Parts: sequence; structure tokens; C-alpha cells
Amino acid sequence: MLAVVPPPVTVRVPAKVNLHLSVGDAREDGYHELTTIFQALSLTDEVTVAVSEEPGVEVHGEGEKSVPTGPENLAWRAVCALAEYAERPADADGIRVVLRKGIPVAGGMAGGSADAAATLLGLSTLWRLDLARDELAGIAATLGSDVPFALYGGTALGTGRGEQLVPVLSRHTFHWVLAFDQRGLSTPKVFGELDRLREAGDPPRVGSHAPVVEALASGDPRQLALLLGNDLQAAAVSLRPGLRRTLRAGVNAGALAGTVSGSGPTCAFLCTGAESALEVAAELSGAGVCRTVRVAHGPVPGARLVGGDDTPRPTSPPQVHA
Ligand SMILES: C[C@@](CO)(OP(=O)(O)O)[C@H](O)COP(=O)(O)OP(=O)(O)OC[C@H]1O[C@@H](n2ccc(N)nc2=O)[C@H](O)[C@@H]1O
Ligand SMILES: Nc1ncnc2c1ncn2[C@@H]1O[C@H](COP(=O)(O)OP(=O)(O)O)[C@@H](O)[C@H]1O
Repeated sequence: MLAVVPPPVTVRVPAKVNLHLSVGDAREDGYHELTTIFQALSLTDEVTVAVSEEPGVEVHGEGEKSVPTGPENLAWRAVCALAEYAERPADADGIRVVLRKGIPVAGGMAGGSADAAATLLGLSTLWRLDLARDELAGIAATLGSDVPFALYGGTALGTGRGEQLVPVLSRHTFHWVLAFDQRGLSTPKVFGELDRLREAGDPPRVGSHAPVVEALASGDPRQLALLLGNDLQAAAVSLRPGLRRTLRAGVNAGALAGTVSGSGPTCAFLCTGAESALEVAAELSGAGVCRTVRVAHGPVPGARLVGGDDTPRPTSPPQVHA
């Protein structure tokens, strides 16, 4: 019998920065209650899913050697979760996922979550499941707190453990410089360090997110710069004291303000515009405080099929396997 093999599907998916991250107390399930404002950035990963006789995960690009390719890879966990949801568990064994990474690994920019979100969208397209994004977001939330945001992108308020999202109006394109550190930081370790710091004393907490929402609506980067804040920053700096120097260097290079993104160690610097971001990036590169410097802008959309607006791209002639 002849079986038509669908052509591979490629999805581009953004990194996130947390413009505001307020961390509550640890819950009984080990998670912390969060209030965060995410913004999706033009720094992306590309994920291709294909039917293959060699199933598994392949990783290229940023941090490729530190990404697991076994069942613990978040993209592979997404394959398994979607197969189970669609009641096609046996089909997961015939899927290959190729990750082309631009997002730093364990960098606080949700790269693994982005790959999981992209895999859900790509595979649901490959399998022609015709699932609404909200339905995919339900599966996404079972994979990680940051995965639903990578599906929607834009700018959003996240509550719960970060998975409950409401869009936030952001009229302006904001320009960022990102400083990647030599090594990643483990998200659970950073939350654990914050718990430790809070037991030992009273590290400052960010205020309400409301002024950040107003600054986003105004579109004024100077107003937003004054309000960037992250409760995890003290914990990330405590585990990686060199970040203090990186944060200072970005501001000395001309950024309006800098913040650790999520659990770090990537530092994100808000600039007045595209030109200023290039200048800050050039100066920061020369300061010797980080491994790599990138410029990015946001907000950008969430996971998107490459070559189409959520419709499969014009197909190459289908391959036919006997
Ligand atoms: C901190 C944030 C901020 O956006 O981003 P990253 O720095 O990881 O990118 C996120 O909350 C990370 O989300 P994500 O990376 O999906 O984390 P998960 O896989 O859900 O959780 C990993 C671990 O982090 C801790 N965790 C995560 C989320 C949360 N609200 N409270 C927690 O305490 C828990 O120890 C959990 O076991
Ligand atoms: N597809 C993936 N890409 C990156 N890391 C992954 C992936 N799948 C699993 N991981 C693991 O998840 C950890 C956190 O990675 P990542 O999502 O990049 O960082 P963060 O949670 O700081 O945003 C990594 O150290 C890695 O071991």
C-alpha cells in the first residue's frame, strides 16, 4: 500500500524577556505564584518537524552541546504530549525534530519552552489536527510555565505560575540589547536561592505591575526603563555575582536601563531606539563582561509557520513511501 508522507513543517518562535517579574511565596506544589509581564523578542529558534524513519531530536546552533537530545528535551516532550492528546501515541515514534537555536540555553529567555511551543504548532500542522491556539495552550501549560506565552507572543500579563495569560497593549517597538553569559543558570536553583535570601532577610520586592502596563501603552521607552524590575534578579546575582558588572556595563554603554531576564543569567538592556541599540551592543561587546551580545526588538508574534500565516507553506510534491 502507498502512504503519502506530509512535507516537513518549520516554525519560528520567539524568546521572551520579563519586563516585570514579581514572585510570591512557594506553593505546596513547589511552584511560586508569579505576576509577570512577558514581551516576545525578535531573537528566535527555528523548529522543523518531519515524518522520519530516524525519529528523535537534533540540535544545531546556540548552546547545541548543552541541550539534551533524549526524552527530556522539551520539544520531544511536546511530541509525546500532542500524540497522547490526539490519541496517536504510536505516531510519535515516527517524528524527527530539528532545532536551530538562536536563544541562549538556560538563559532565562525560555528557549526550551519556545521549542516546545513551536513543536506543538508544527506537529499539529503536520498531522492536520486543526487545533485552535487556545487548545494548544492547554497542552503547552502541562509542559512548562512559559510554554503558553511562546505560542501567543506579543506582550502579556502572566499570573498563576506564569501560564495564565492576558494580552497587554504595547503600541511601540522597543529596542533591546541582550548580553549572553558564559554559562546558563538553573531555573529551580534561582527560585531556591530567592527562598533562601527571603528566609535570611528581606530582599527588596518589585511593586505593582500597573505602572508597567501604563508605560507600555504610552510607548515611551524612557518611562518603561524606570519600571523594569525582577524579584529573581537578586537571586541570580547572588549565584552569579559577575552579573552586577554586566548590568553596570550596559548602562555605562548608553542603555536606558538593564534587567536580568527571568531567572537569568541573560541581561536585557532597553535602549532609546534601533540606532542606540547598535551603539550599546558595540560598546558592550568590547567591555569583556559577557560571551555574546545581540540586538533584538519586541513585541513580535508568537510561534508562526515559516512561509505562511498559519497555513502550511506551499508544499513540495509529497514524497511517497511504498
Ligand atoms: C523564571 C521564568 C520567568 O518567566 O522563566 P525562565 O527564567 O525559566 O526563562 C519562568 O517562571 C520559569 O518557567 P519555566 O522555565 O517554564 O519553568 P517550569 O519548567 O514550569 O519550572 C521549572 C522549575 O522552576 C521553578 N518554578 C517555576 C515557575 C514558577 N512559577 N515557580 C517556580 O518555583 C520550580 O522549581 C519548577 O520546578
Ligand atoms: N529544547 C531545549 N532547548 C534548550 N534547553 C532544553 C531543551 N529541552 C530541555 N532543555 C533543558 O532545559 C534547561 C533550561 O533551558 P531553557 O529553556 O533554555 O532556559 P530557561 O528556563 O532559563 O529559559 C536547559 O538547561 C536544558 O537542560
